Amino acid sequence: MRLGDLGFDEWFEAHAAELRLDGCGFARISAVDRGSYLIKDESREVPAELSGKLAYQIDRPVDLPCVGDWVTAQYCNNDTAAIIRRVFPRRTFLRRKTPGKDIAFQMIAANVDTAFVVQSCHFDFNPSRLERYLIMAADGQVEPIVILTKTDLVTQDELDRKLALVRSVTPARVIALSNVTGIGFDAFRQTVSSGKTYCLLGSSGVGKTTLINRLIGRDAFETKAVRSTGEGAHTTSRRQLVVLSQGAMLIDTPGMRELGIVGAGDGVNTGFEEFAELSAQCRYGNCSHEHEPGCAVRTAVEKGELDPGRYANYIKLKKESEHYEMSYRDKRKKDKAFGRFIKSAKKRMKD
Ligand SMILES: Nc1nc2c(ncn2[C@@H]2O[C@H](COP(=O)(O)OP(=O)(O)OP(=O)(O)O)[C@@H](O)[C@H]2O)c(=O)[nH]1
Ligand SMILES: [Zn+2]
Repeated sequence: MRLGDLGFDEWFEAHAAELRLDGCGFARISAVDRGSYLIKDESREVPAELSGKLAYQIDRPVDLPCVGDWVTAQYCNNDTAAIIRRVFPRRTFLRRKTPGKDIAFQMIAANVDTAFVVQSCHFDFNPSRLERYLIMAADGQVEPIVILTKTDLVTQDELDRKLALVRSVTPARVIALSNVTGIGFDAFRQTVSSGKTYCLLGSSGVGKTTLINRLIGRDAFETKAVRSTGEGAHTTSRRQLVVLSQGAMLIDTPGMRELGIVGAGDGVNTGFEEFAELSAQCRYGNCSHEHEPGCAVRTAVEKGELDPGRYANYIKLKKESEHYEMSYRDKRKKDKAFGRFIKSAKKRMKD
């Protein structure tokens, strides 16, 4: 293997001179776990840490190395460990707003060539969420390709209608496929080439892991059994870069469902229209549809008029959406408070 096989191309070569250090080599971050790193080069993959100087120089979390970054590393302990001394600029990146109090950006992956934005054409289908993933890709200069999975669960008419909806939000390439029948899979396989880095974005249970396993022809990644609704349960938990046997690289990310719903009140109701209608009939205006008496949504589920899996999905998305909107509002409030603080400080300086 050469560094080029890991994606070190002319673009990074062009930066090599300024980042080179005596006694060091170049490597790519393959995993990150709370301040500890795994780095990979042409001959090894070893644990690594930031040098004290680099840690001191980095003052924003987004500048910390993330999966996919190229770094200058010094190997130690007979090449069984390394110290990261420098970080290359990023050609592309995927980032999201951090949940929680201080809203900044959180890096998800660097130097990704193509992001597969995966949605199921079954329950998960949601054009506005799709759009938000596309915006995220565009933000970091990553080329998006939309994958619509589970075509086996819908009729051709339904699929055509959904494809038209996708095309109405993006000019990006769209591939519809089924992991069950295999239809459409070759089109997906043909987009994957060696030396390039890919990432799959999409809600939990849409079939990302199944796609990868099918691509590499074995079960390297664990999937959870499908629920009766046709949607799966969350399983992916660690962010990592793996080199597939075909030579392509894949950054496998956790669910990232929250990405799509940040700060968008319509995020849940789009695609769940019948819930909005039923909610109007609940006894309480602010019904959470979980334990309140007189809840029309739960009654519909109990009567078998609403799919229980779809109900569970709705509740889950609603909670996430509320959580992220909350942190958004907190942040806005803080911004305003901070703005006032700066203003009054300036005024005091003048006085
Ligand atoms: N009917 C049908 N089921 C599928 C298809 N693709 C995946 N599934 C099933 O959907 C469930 C979830 O698939 P996963 O591949 O684990 O989903 P995921 O997107 O990786 O989910 P996370 O790991 O939680 O992000 C599994 O039970 C799969 O067998 C498909 O094309 N058709
Ligand atoms: Zn209710």
